[in-house]
Amino acid sequence: MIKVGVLGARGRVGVEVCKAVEAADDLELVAAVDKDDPLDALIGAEVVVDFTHPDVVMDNVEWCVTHGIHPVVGTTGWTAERLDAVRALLAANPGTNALIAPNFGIAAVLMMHFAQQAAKYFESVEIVELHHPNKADAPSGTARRTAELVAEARRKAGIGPSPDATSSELDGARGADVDGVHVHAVRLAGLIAHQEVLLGGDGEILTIRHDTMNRSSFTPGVLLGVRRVRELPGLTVGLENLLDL
Ligand SMILES: NC(=O)C1=CN([C@@H]2O[C@H](COP(=O)(O)OP(=O)(O)OC[C@H]3O[C@@H](n4cnc5c(N)ncnc54)[C@H](OP(=O)(O)O)[C@@H]3O)[C@@H](O)[C@H]2O)C=CC1
Ligand SMILES: O=C(O)C1=N[C@H](C(=O)O)C[C@H](O)C1
Repeated sequence: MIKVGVLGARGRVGVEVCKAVEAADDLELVAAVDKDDPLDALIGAEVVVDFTHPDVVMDNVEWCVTHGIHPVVGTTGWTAERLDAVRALLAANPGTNALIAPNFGIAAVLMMHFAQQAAKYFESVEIVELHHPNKADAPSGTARRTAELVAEARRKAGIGPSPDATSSELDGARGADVDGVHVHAVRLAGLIAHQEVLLGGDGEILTIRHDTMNRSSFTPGVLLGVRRVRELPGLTVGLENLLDL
């Protein structure tokens, strides 16, 4: 049995993670912690799952790692600098690992993977992510990561910037520039989490779309991370590293 704690346990995703851990024969839910609960309640857990808020996730990861607990993190808001800080923390605490994934949905991981594969064949690419209006960060962690993967594939293939003759625009009209890729964020009641990667070439367009229909869809990926994190040395970024893609 792996002893598991959950941070953000009363949140939209945390509730689903608690249910999934409780339903798994090989996992034991030893702590369900939310805002204002003491982190000490997590002592005794081997792995802690974090679905909280971008403003607090760094402190949570630091607390886990310095207590020898492996964090499995779904919370977003990650930058290269923040990831480097986690790497340094893990180097100072050998034997403790961390998994951070912007999206634990298997179909979402495939969407990112297919976009990365397709990127080298198209001169244009833009990303549209669409989420529920209670989301704290924009653009989404998934969109940021997709943009980075697509940008890397374009660089490797020697493709320059997407063509764009815009010379006059309202602020924000062309979205955020993430690694040279335009990312547009929609916030709309009724949505959960969705993304389209639009790839354009000479006379044809490929659209790769992913839709999250409920939040229990994240839990198979989370449980995979919980089961594997102890054997993944240091920091692992992205669930794709645990899949046979
Ligand atoms: N990687 C993935 O697959 C996915 C990632 N996410 C990300 O996960 C995060 C959470 O999303 P979601 O569940 O929708 O958000 P919610 O706001 O529904 O849940 C977050 C929970 O964490 C609580 N919380 C806030 N601060 C702390 C703290 N310091 N310690 C413990 N608990 C705390 C919140 O309490 P309170 O409400 O009182 O502030 C809330 O109950 C977001 O960053 C989101 O983008 C979401 C879906 C999938
Ligand atoms: O806040 C959410 O809801 C989601 N957050 C993650 C992200 O920012 O990419 C994953 C998914 O999009 C749901």
